[in-house]
Amino acid sequence: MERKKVLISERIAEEGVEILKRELDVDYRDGISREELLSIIDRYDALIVRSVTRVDEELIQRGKRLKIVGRAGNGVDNIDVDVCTRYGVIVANTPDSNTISAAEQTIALMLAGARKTAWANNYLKSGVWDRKPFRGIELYGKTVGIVGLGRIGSMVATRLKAFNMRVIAYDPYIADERFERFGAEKKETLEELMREADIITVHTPRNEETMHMIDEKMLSLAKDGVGIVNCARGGIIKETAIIAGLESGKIAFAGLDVFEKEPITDSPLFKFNNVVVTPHLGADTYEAQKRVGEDIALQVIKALRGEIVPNVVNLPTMLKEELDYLKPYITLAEKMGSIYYQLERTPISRIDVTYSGPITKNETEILTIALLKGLLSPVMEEKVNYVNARLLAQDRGIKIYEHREEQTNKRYKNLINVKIFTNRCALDITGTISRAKNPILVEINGYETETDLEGLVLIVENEDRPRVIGPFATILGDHGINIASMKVARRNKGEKAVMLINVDNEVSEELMDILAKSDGIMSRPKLLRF
Ligand SMILES: NC(=O)c1ccc[n+]([C@@H]2O[C@H](COP(=O)([O-])OP(=O)(O)OC[C@H]3O[C@@H](n4cnc5c(N)ncnc54)[C@H](O)[C@@H]3O)[C@@H](O)[C@H]2O)c1
Ligand SMILES: O=C(O)CC[C@@H](O)C(=O)O
Repeated sequence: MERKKVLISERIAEEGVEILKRELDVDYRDGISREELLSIIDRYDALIVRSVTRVDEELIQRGKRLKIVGRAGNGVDNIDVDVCTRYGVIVANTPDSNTISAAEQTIALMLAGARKTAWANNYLKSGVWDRKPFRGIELYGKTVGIVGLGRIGSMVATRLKAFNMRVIAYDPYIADERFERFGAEKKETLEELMREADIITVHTPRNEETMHMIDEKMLSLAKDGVGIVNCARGGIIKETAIIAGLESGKIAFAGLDVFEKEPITDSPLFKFNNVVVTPHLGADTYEAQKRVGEDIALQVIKALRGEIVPNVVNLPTMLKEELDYLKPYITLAEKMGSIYYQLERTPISRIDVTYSGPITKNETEILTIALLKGLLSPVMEEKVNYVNARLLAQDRGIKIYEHREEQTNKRYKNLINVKIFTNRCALDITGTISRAKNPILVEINGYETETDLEGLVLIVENEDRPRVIGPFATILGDHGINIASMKVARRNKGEKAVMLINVDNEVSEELMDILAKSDGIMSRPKLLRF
């Protein structure tokens, strides 16, 4: 079989490249030009980028084979995630792999700014021994204002506590408990933080809300002689406001690892001695790059194998343990979804999914997505995957309603019930997971049946009376079809029953015709494939 191809457009650690090479054809083109990238992207199944490659609609449209864009790092502001979602391309990143390095770089910049290290270094190396210009300040006893108490912000907080700093933080999107856990005093507004902090450091993503969130007006609230650090993304603290603040003396020092436009080699910011700058080095340690490279390589391989990828940006986020727990239910949901179009052809108007049992304590969104993937994959020409399944269902006018019940009313611990509506309820199925973690259909349209959703399953309606099941099974046997297991279910004695039969062999259309004519069989059997 032809090996799948991955293009790496920016430098990643050799360890990651080696992992990729075990399974894929790797084209390592660090620094490839935009033009060349656009002209060759249609040859690749995966693309690995860092923060420089712009992944936009033009690129994704040309990347006809692309299944995944792997971001070797954290921020995805160079990737149009919505476009990728629309085209069914997975975007995965490595959010935990470089956080320690970014937190340490933040503190390095803070100390370098407070102690004028870079400036003094330049002075001495130019041949002048002079201490007067370089008297700095201690971090001890000062107040640091952290904007964004996520992965990196919280690491900065705990480390600065060790310097005996007072830590205050502004992050409207996290629970109070998180502020307590990291020893940070919660500030309700950014304005409050600006007024109280001696040093301000930002750790939010860059987006419409955070771009220029600290501008001239915000900075005017800060203490005179404030220090600022940006090791997150350029522009969260507006560059022209930093320049004005440095000129007026409002800002005593700045430590900047990131810039509004990157790469940048000339900036008015560079002329200030009290500004220490680095070329986006937050994640550039051997340890972080090794972790990042290995992590993204493994995710790309998983995606190309069709396995579940841990850090998908355009999917609900989950902890590894949660994902491990949900995996069999994801398979169940996908298989349940695949049943409808194997039985019916009428367009769907609405789907009601009910999750019941302890499973509801988890992120069930992924299960609904898996269900929709299973439903649409056989009938869509476009590729359907976990990333675009919901969007494609919505495009087809299918309304999806999710319900959660803490307890199941049956003998099963966890249940997934799916009702599919056309102009009526066309299919009502319930499934669960066996002790061996295999998917089982426990009910179909009110008929109780415990059927393994595995391999081939014959489904047929029959009269509930003697001499129906035996002859039917005999026909199968006479045609060399082995029955692996069989369930017969009825609602009321003497009425219609349903047989679900796991068979080991393919059943031809001719044999279906023969089976349909067997005595007491009420419908042409259908063969479900799982
Ligand atoms: N310099 C580097 O090399 C480097 C390395 C890694 C990460 N980063 C950047 O660092 C930043 C933080 O990364 P992270 O992993 O900690 O992200 P994260 O998602 O874990 O944390 C971000 C935090 O910001 C908060 N937030 C979002 N909008 C906010 C707003 N308007 N006001 C206040 N808080 C807000 C969120 O609630 C969240 O807690 C990102 O921009 C990332 O791209 C830079
Ligand atoms: O080195 C990089 O690619 C940038 C790293 C960092 O900014 C990130 O977002 O992970």
